Amino acid sequence: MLDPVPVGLLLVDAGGRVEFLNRAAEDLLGVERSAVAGRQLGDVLPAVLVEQLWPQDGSPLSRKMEINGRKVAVQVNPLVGEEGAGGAMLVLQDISLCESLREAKEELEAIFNSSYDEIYVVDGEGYTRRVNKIGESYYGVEVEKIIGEHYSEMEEEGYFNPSVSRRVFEERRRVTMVQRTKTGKTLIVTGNPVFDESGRITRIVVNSRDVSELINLRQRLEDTEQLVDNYRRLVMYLRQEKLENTEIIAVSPQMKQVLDLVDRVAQVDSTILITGESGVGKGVIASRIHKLSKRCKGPFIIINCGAIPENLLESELFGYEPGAFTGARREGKKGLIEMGDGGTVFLDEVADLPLNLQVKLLQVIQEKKLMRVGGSQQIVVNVRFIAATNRDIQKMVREGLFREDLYYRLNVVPVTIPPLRYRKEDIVPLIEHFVNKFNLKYDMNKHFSPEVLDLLVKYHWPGNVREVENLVERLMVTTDSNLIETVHIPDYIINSNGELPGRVYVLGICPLKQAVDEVERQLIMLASQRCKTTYEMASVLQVNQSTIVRKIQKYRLHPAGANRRKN
Ligand SMILES: Nc1ncnc2c1ncn2[C@@H]1O[C@H](COP(=O)(O)OP(=O)(O)OP(=O)(O)O)[C@@H](O)[C@H]1O
Repeated sequence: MLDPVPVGLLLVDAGGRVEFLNRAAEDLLGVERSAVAGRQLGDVLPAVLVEQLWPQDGSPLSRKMEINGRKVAVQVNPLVGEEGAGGAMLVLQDISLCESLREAKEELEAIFNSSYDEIYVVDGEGYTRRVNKIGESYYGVEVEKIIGEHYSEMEEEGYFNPSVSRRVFEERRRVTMVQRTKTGKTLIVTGNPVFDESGRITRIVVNSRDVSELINLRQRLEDTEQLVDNYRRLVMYLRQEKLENTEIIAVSPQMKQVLDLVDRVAQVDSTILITGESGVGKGVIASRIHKLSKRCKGPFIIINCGAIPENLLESELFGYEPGAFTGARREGKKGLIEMGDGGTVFLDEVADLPLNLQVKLLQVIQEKKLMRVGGSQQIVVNVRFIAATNRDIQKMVREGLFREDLYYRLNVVPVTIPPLRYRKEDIVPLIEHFVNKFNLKYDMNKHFSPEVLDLLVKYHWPGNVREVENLVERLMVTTDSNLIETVHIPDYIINSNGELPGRVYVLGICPLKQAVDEVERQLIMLASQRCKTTYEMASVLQVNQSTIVRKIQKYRLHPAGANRRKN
């Protein structure tokens, strides 16, 4: 009769012997009725559990315990007859399912409340059913206060505005929008309707993400970009100004040849590629070309292709249209090439241009048009390009690192500036030029001793003219006396033996006789700067003194050192 009862029932007599158990108890305990009838309860249930279970004072008692891997609620009801204690009825209930449901509920609640995004559930009538914890920071009240509130009242009271639920009810589809909350947050909210079988909305699940910080960051990014832009312009302007105001010192025949060439090509619009080591004066030559060109009234834009991070280079060079990419300024931006319209664009360190931008640059040079990033229209630009590099660009072309077609487009007029160590005649004039410049700038009256000049002419100047300029300034500002002497010169210059890997630097093919004459002329000139007499010159060049005198006449030289003094 008790078998159909879905809970386990177990009857124990006053002596603790099992009298009866129903089918559900058999299942739970994993025993058969016939096998346990008359046995002690301790044979059926683990002894330790029996001890825990047995009521001491005769009152009913409940315990949760694990039996055969299942969670079981055991209730012990003592049976008290007329003669006193008469055994007990145990009610056993499998609560494994309830327990796992409870655990799952707790877990889900923890997940719900720890979500960084807000989850807000509205029922089919528009009343708030659930809001997770993050909602408190949006609305400024505990979430419990919102439960049961209608979205329209909350909207009216300014908890949020506008209400996404209203739109979902109206449009019966997923809606995403921007919402402001009572605590001043800006949220991106998405309301998802849940329909029942008859198509009625039963729930709206709203997900919200606080984007206030993102909006602040975006604003700060825009401000920083503006600031960087201003600084970049300032740096460009300062460099322009410096290059424009540089008086170019060119005493050596190589430099004179360079100036002859650039003065001739300045007038035409040909693209020019200036090569030479760092600090040789590529910038000053580019500036001179612009100044002498018919574009001199237009802008002179300097772009250091190696100094702008690769991911920004494209938009810096070509500009962008509004909304071209995340973080782009709303109004779009003119690129540096466009800013050079009507003038000259100097692409310094052009070999650092990534291959994809080399293609774009080639198009601009060929078609005189460009397309901004994210744009769909070609913009006509009237620009003359001068490029410069201190890298072996021909080698880069061979290695596939620089596009051959672009190289030929840029290299219409190649200009090579030799390193200072191969045009030693320029060293003393440059030093004198910088000494004058810094005497004027710092209101000084300093000069270098002939021995120092001698040392500096021998030095190989790996940093070229820039190094001369920096060293002269440093020596002038750090030396107390007005005469800068050998003791003031850094050891690395004194210790450098002035030996060059190759003493003659060939710029291009020319008749051999002309080249030999040129080398002879330069050697005589150099020796005259270092030596006090023609005898000394003869000695260092290992020829007769009469040969020196003849050569000086032949080349119509006015050697500085030798001429000042008597032979
Ligand atoms: N012939 C020159 N006469 C006077 N000053 C010069 C001469 N050549 C270079 N300078 C000076 O030397 C410094 C370096 O020149 P510049 O910036 O033009 O070199 P660069 O070859 O473009 O260097 P980089 O490859 O590092 O950009 C500048 O201060 C410039 O004014």
